[in-house]
Amino acid sequence: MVMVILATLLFILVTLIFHVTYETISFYWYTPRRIKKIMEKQGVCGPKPRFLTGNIIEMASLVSTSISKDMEFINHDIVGRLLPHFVAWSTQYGKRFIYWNGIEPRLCLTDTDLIKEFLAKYSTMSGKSWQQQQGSKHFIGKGLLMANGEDWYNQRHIVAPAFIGDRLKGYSKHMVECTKEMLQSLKIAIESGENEVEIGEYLTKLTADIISRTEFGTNYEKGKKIFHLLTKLQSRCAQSTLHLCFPGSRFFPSTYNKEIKSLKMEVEKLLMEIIESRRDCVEIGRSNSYGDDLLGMLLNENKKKGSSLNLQLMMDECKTFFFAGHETTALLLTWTTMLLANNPFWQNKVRDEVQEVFNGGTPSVDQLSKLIVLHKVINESIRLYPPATLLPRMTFQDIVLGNLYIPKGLSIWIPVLAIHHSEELWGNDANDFNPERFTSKSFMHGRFIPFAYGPRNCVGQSFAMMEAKIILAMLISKFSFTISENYRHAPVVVLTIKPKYGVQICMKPLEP
Ligand code: HEM
Repeated sequence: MVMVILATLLFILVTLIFHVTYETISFYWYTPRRIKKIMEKQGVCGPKPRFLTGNIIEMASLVSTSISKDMEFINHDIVGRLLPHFVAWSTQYGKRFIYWNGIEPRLCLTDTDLIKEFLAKYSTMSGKSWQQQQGSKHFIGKGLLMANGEDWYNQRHIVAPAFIGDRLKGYSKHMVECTKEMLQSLKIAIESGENEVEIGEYLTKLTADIISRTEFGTNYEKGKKIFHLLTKLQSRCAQSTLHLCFPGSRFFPSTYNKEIKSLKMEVEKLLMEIIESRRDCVEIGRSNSYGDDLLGMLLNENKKKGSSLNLQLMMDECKTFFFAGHETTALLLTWTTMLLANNPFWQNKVRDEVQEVFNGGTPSVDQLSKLIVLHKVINESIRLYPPATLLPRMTFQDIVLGNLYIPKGLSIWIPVLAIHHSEELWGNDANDFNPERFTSKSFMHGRFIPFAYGPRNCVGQSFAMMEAKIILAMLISKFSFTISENYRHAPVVVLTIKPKYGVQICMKPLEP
């Protein structure tokens, strides 16, 4: 009898080991190689990958050399600096090539027609890869940005109404209020003798304040604390790419893993406190609604019978909105301010327009659409400096794009920055700051994709544009500004495109 039990246990153990070994080999070796062969047969090649690390080390070394020096003067020809591997490989292997992020093969796609078709048609058959999800698991979890398939579809339908119509307009009061506070602290800094300010710091704090108030309403002070911890967590998680190359590394009790887990627990504890206090207020009758902020909307959804939005998902969505909506907008504002500080002609043109539309008053949402010049300037700024430089999508089914057969499991990487700077698509002045190019509305989709495209585009796009217009209109009507001689033009990519040393500008208050 004992022998039979032992033999059965042994059999189960051997089967399990066999299964895990097979899955590991298939995941790390067989599937990527099979994909590589299929693509090579179609003439799509690329640099030779190394075992486990793929082309990561080569990419890191090319980037570290190209960004080791600042740019000599302010110019926007930045693709060679920020994506030197893209320039090298597209020159050698052509417009479509495959490179390897660790064990993940990635097809770099620049044909705008194929990009448009892919983003419009395959939003549920493609999504975020295992590697991306693991990299941000502790940070934004399964929130909208990292969800896939049906889960993504359901979550998108829950969240999207919060970013349109009257709800969207309702957030403008937070934007105006927070901007007034920022302008006041800028005024104080200048009056106390600061000749120049690093405007990026002010704008990052401002967009964090705005998203805290939009998400958490009156609980926004606690929200700010959560987001401070989340920023720390984000920078730790950003170092995960190399960690993930090694099988099972995420299970090691390393200092890195321990620190991430403890930060995550701290963030979620604070989030739970806010959620529970909102629920208590409704239960004991102190309040008759969960609130009209983003959290209130999620709590209402969670209360519905059969809702798929559980507590963990609510917390993940809160973290996702902050991550996706705060730094991106801060960077858009920072780069636009740098461009305007360096281009007095456009700065004056925007100021004249703002004066004409608002006549010295506070911006009102209904009149924002009249800011045509400002809209063109913002578009040109996110064309030259798109906060999201790459769009990643993993295919979950075999698909056909144009004449290209894409096997399941291949990641598609759209180099937004390179497309936005392509002379073939934008003409010889592609690297110049020329907002006038947006006068014509005929810029085809596929070549201007700062917010992605199709059903899985940025859900907060209108929020971001409204926020950017309000802040820039208020800033430009109170101050004139020039670029400081201390500004060093050195864009770098750390998930998003950032000015390495910030943007120093000299500001002068305008007469009331
Ligand atoms: C200038 C500002 C912004 C830029 C350039 C931007 C850009 C993008 C891009 C390129 C994507 C697609 C990412 C991908 O699929 O890999 C995206 C998705 C997303 N963005 Fe934004 N974004 C901005 C502001 C915002 C704001 C203000 C919010 C929310 C308050 C937001 C929330 C989201 C969310 C939740 C997604 C995921 C959508 C989905 O997968 O269905 N974004 N954004």
